[in-house]
Amino acid sequence: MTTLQDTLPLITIAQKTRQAASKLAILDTEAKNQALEAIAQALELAKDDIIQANIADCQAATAAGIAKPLYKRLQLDEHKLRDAIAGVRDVAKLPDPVGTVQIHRELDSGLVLKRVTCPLGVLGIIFEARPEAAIQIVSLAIKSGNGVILKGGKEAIASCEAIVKAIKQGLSHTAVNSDAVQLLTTREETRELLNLDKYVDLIIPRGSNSFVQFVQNNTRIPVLGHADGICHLYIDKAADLSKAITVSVDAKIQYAAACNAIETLLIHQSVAGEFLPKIAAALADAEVELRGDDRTLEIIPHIGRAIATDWETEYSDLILAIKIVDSIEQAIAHINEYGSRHTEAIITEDPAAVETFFGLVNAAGVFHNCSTRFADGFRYGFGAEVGISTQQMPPRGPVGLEGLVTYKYQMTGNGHIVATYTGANAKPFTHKNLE
Ligand SMILES: NC(=O)C1=CN([C@@H]2O[C@H](COP(=O)(O)OP(=O)(O)OC[C@H]3O[C@@H](n4cnc5c(N)ncnc54)[C@H](OP(=O)(O)O)[C@@H]3O)[C@@H](O)[C@H]2O)C=CC1
Ligand SMILES: N[C@@H](CCC(=O)OP(=O)(O)O)C(=O)O
Repeated sequence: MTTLQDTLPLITIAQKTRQAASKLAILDTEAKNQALEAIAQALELAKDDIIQANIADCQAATAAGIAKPLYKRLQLDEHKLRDAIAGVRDVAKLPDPVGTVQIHRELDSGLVLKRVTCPLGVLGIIFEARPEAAIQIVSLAIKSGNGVILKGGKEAIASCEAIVKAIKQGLSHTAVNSDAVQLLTTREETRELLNLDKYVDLIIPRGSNSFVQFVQNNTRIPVLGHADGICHLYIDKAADLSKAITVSVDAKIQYAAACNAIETLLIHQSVAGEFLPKIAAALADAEVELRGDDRTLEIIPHIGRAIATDWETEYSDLILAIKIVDSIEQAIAHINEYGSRHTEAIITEDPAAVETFFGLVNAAGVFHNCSTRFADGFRYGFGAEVGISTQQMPPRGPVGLEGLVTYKYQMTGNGHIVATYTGANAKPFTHKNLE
């Protein structure tokens, strides 16, 4: 496939994206929804090419020795592709995030202020080898009126190229210029992209903490970090142990490579004796390798020993660290020390423990009696997600349409001047909220 990148320098690609994005920013909802439907249809038409490209990526990754869970993340079968296309249509059905009036206020007679949402401009999104992420990200970018420059993981290059080719073909018959969506394929291009602060408004790196930090240290463009998921599940002394087992298994094995899978199980000492043999058996059936602290090893001696680095490791694999704690406070202290502020969960029937956990754990998501795997834009009803923001400032957690817009203050007067409202005879403002 000949891409724009084969023939044009990155700065020209970024300029074209900027131009296309500025027209996309003022399109009405219907035009954006038509573009999304055209994308969905083009992806359906290109289904065989996309799956073939993905098979080639998977074969190359297998030859290179990719880990099984990462392979699962790379693989785009018919089922995953169908879900991703359905997601494009779901995003079309969502309310337009652009043009929402957040504040409508009369400051004085004839002087009116509005705060109205608007697109960010051009997004630069660097993500891992998970091809369907490209489809989710593009649909959210278009609905929110933003241009997007994508860079997927190296193992997924052929899949991403086939997807973006179909998306561009779909857009070519719509009001959205296909230059609004671009694909980069190399790390060199990523580094170059970080210098293009004149054309790119937000960089979203989805990757390890060290990669997100690298991006932050090497660009003047604002960065919305989507970093590690070191997620914990705490089994409280008042836990229903059958719930604890079902949730632990789902949170570990349902998609072990996802950033919202758990890496560490924390267990209150009063339930450890009963719970540990049961969970060890359930996870052994799923071929999960367990690594316990000394107290855990006293109860289930046949597992490996956890060392200090286990508590700060995201395995992205079928491995789970286990630690026994004396109190909920100790569990929370461990989470706040080693967690990555992504998603943390407690299993308990005690409302006071939930309140303590929700109040004191610092993470984008705090869950009670359910799996951390629910941390996802689709499951939250956002249609899709750009990824999961692990930063403290909003947007936090799964980033959907609302996370991709900013706002403008629009003021309308009739020759009003500030001098009227200052000094000894200052006229007071009315500050009246309007409908
Ligand atoms: N919070 C979230 O939403 C998400 C978090 N993650 C987290 O990311 C972590 C690692 O995931 P993994 O699959 O290993 O992804 P990587 O960190 O290996 O790669 C992610 C992307 O970053 C690029 N990249 C990495 N390092 C550099 C660099 N030095 N210069 C330029 N580009 C770079 C990769 O490019 P290339 O492949 O070409 O090397 C790829 O496009 C995990 O901790 C996971 O939880 C992942 C996805 C979503
Ligand atoms: N929200 C996603 C996980 C977030 C994500 O993108 O994670 P990753 O598998 O690291 O790319 C899901 O539940 O599958």
